[in-house]
Parts: sequence; C-alpha cells; structure tokens
Amino acid sequence: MTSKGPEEEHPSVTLFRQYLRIRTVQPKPDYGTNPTLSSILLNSHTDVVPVFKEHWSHDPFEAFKDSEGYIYARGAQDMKCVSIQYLEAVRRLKVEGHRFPRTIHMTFVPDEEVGGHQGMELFVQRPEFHALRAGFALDEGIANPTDAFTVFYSERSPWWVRVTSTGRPGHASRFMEDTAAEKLHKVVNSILAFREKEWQRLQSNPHLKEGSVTSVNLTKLEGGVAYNVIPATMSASFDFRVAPDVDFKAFEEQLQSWCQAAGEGVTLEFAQKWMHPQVTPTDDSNPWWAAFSRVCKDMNLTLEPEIMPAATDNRYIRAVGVPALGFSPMNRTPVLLHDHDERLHEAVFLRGVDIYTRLLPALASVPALPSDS
Ligand SMILES: CSCC[C@H](NC=O)C(=O)O
Ligand SMILES: [Zn+2]
Ligand SMILES: [Zn+2]
Repeated sequence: MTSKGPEEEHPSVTLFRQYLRIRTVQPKPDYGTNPTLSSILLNSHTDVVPVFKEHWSHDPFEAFKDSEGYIYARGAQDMKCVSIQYLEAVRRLKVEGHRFPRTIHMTFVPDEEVGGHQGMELFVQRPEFHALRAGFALDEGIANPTDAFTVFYSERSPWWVRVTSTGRPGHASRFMEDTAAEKLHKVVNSILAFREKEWQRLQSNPHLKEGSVTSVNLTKLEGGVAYNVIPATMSASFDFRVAPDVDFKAFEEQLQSWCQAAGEGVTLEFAQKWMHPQVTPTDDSNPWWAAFSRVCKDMNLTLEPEIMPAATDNRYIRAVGVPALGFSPMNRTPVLLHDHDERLHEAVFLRGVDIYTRLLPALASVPALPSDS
C-alpha cells in the first residue's frame, strides 16, 4: 500500500514529492530561479458581498451550472474566479515544468469588501509583505460585456462623508428659523448639483470613462424623533469616489465651504478618506505594462485601460510603491459583481486560465530592472 508505481500514486503524494524537489534551503531559498529579482504578486480576496436570496434564480452558494454553461454564485465574478484562475495557471505551468527568473506569489486576503482595513491595508505594512519583495501585482478588475477586456491602472479614492446639521428645535407647527433640516437641505443641494455636473461632464465626453470623473451618492439620511418635533440634529451621508487627478486639498475645501455656506452648526466628518491614489503607467516606459500588453496583443485580446470606479486592495499595493493592474479576464460578460444572479460562463472562466498561463511567464521573465537592485 505504501509504494505504488508513479501511475498509481496518490495525487497528494505526487504534490508532496514535487514540493520536496524545490530547494528552498536557507539562507538562499530557491523560490524562483533568480531570487535577487523582485517578485510577481497575484492577489485576490476571499470574501464576498451579501446576497438577497429571494432575487436569485439559483442558490447563490450552490454554484449551479445551467445547461448553457453559466455558473451562478456570489463571487463568480468578484472574485473567486480569479483566485482559482491564478491557481490553475500556476498549476499548469508547474506541471509543464516551467521555471521563471522571478518568483510568483499568491495572496488570498480577507475583508476587501469592507475596505480591507483588517486585510490588505495591514498586510502591506507587515514585514511578511516586504519579504515578498513584490515588483508588480495583479488584482481584480471588472467584467466587460463586449469583446474587449478592461484593465485598471488606477482607482478613484473613496471618501465617505457624513454632514451633520444642528439647528433650533421646536414645535413642528411653527415656521422656525435656522432649522437643522433647512441647512442640511442646502448642503445636499450643493453636493447633488456637483453630482449632476460630473454626470454631465461624463455624458458629454465620449472619451471619459466612469472612473475619470468624481461620483457621489447620497446614501443615508438620519435624524428626527416625531412628526411634530423639529429635530435639533440631522445628518446626510455621502459616498464620494474622487478621481485621481483631482486636487484633494481644494476638493476638501470645497466640501467645507458648502457646509459653511449652509449656515452655522453644519459640520462634516470622514468615515473613509483615501488620500494616496497612484497611477500605474500604461505605456512602454513601464516594463510590466509592456509585458502585459504584449501578451494580450499576441493573444489578440483587446484591452480597454481604465480607472477603477470602486476601491480594491490594489490601492494599498500601489500606495507602498508596487505598480499594479486590476484585471479579471472576463469579456462578453455582463457586469454582475455585487448584483443578483452573479454568474460567469465556464468557457470565459477557462479562457481566463489560458490568459494567465500566458501572462505569468511573461511577467515572471521581465528582465532585471533598476528597481530590483
Ligand atoms: C471604501 S472601502 C469599500 C471597498 C469596496 N470595494 C468593493 O466593492 C467599495 O465600496 O468600493
Ligand atoms: Zn472584489
Ligand atoms: Zn466587490
């Protein structure tokens, strides 16, 4: 029972023996063929957003596959597909016996969907992260319904702002002056007028994509105790996504001045305020981009480089100086992340494995760079 021929060997034993053959001997563990070079980091998050089960055609945690090949599940697009594609591409390359100059690391991190504060935000500050010596990273993108693939080179910065207005309370049958609601209304108007302006700017310029303008939504209104009591305090919460080319200081001053213009006792506080947007260059001055885009060209994949409208863990990776792209290889796929009936066609999933199987050798073979030394 203990020793069988190689054809009968238990796959776990084969894997174990393959692992033993990699000479990870300290002080120079052989992780890649040239450990002096910086590594490639393949990051994905393991958490998913909640579901409204009653709106799903299939149990969102069953991974039901329909007769056409669509796999329905929360995380099918965001981003359990990518985690498995990384693993399958690496597995294929290993089975084929490939070795590359640069080491490939995979990280599977928690809490991205709630901001990554207990996940990637902490991890990038840890010695364990620095020990990976990441020179370039891939993380998630978004599906593209057309033939093209979207790739993200930067992100908008989430600013979650709560505006609190205080004013005179009293009997709600009276025309009170200086009420919290009136002043809050003014701020809401200013911010929603700004929203409209940005929306028009996006609509009127076909060259602009969603991630290039600043968005804002009013997402919460709080306050009040009874129909006939004018409340002394009311608040409005906004989810801003600030475009990377915005002057952050001037923008914050603008927010403050909208509050001041509304009257006395109107203040704002931040629940999220990302201040470090970074742009990963998408021209041949960036050897990582050159390698990435060359593979896509060779595979006849059309790329649409964009700014990520939402926030991913890539912002933390870029902020510690590691160039990173957001890429989930899903073309001809409706954008269903966070939506009901999130699904991915198995053929698109498998094509994604092929794409990573081509991308990884190219990225892990980028010649030594000045930043490697
Ligand atoms: C601002 S922290 C929240 C991060 C979240 N990421 C994915 O959806 C997002 O809302 O963009
Ligand atoms: Zn995600
Ligand atoms: Zn998400």
